[in-house]
Amino acid sequence: MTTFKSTHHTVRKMVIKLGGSTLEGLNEAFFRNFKALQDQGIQLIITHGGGPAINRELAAANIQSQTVNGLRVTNEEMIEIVQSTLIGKVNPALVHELNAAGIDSVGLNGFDQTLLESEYLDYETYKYVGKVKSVNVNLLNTLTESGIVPVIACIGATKDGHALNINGDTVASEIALAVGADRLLLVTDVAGIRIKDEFQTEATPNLIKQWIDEGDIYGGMIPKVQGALNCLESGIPSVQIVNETLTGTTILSEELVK
Ligand SMILES: Nc1ncnc2c1ncn2[C@@H]1O[C@H](COP(=O)(O)OP(=O)(O)O)[C@@H](O)[C@H]1O
Ligand SMILES: CC(=O)N[C@@H](CCC(=O)OP(=O)(O)O)C(=O)O
Repeated sequence: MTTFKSTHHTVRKMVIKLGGSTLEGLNEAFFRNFKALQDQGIQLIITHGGGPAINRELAAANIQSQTVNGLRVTNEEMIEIVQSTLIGKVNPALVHELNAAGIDSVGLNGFDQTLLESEYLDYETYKYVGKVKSVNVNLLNTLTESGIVPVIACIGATKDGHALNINGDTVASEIALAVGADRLLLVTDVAGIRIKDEFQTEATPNLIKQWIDEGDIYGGMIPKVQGALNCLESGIPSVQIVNETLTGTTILSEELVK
């Protein structure tokens, strides 16, 4: 993917992804953590998913969905529901909670000033699922430099204006890479990566590849660790997968643990 590189190397930037699995249970105390980071001068960008909300809306419309490699196969009828749920419901509810916690926030999605220009990931397999082609970093910088937190729904826009469903973890990692974030935090409903009943406090790319191969990492954890690997390979020093108490796994590059 192409990015417009930020020139502000001294500013600390953090991308936080809030998983649909945990979104509805987050309280004010949780959001106050982010207020504290912001008060330390850290620029925040929040992205979110909404898998459970999408599941509810699809069920109400009597539509069954399937996932392949942790990604929802999204047909034409489903993309309408995914788009309206994420942009129309989940995003404003989160923006409201953040503003109520004293964090000035604006809701965005891939269409806004072409924030996430996207292409089909693999139409044969996934239908209306996207991959990120470019991120409008200038828009994000303009907001974060004014102390405003962009809150981004994981809907991409094709060049000709079609909405594509992109996994929230993928959007988070692509945005972290594009803005040159120092940290990516993926907040979910589990205290990090669990292998044979043990939660891991630390992991490396090699261990993660082995765990995927052996089937110890599956489903919704796959896009998270793939996003993490993508970030580590491109120089972001650490990615954390945590629950709402911020307990979980820190993934570090091989060099850093040696
Ligand atoms: N090794 C693993 N460790 C922890 N969770 C895992 C693992 N492999 C798969 N999972 C599943 O991944 C889920 C988190 O992904 P997902 O449901 O997509 O969350 P989110 O909505 O936060 O993106 C966990 O609840 C768990 O069921
Ligand atoms: C392509 C794809 O899988 N898109 C996701 C987008 C929402 C998401 O990522 O939600 P979570 O954060 O709850 O996982 C989906 O349709 O569920």
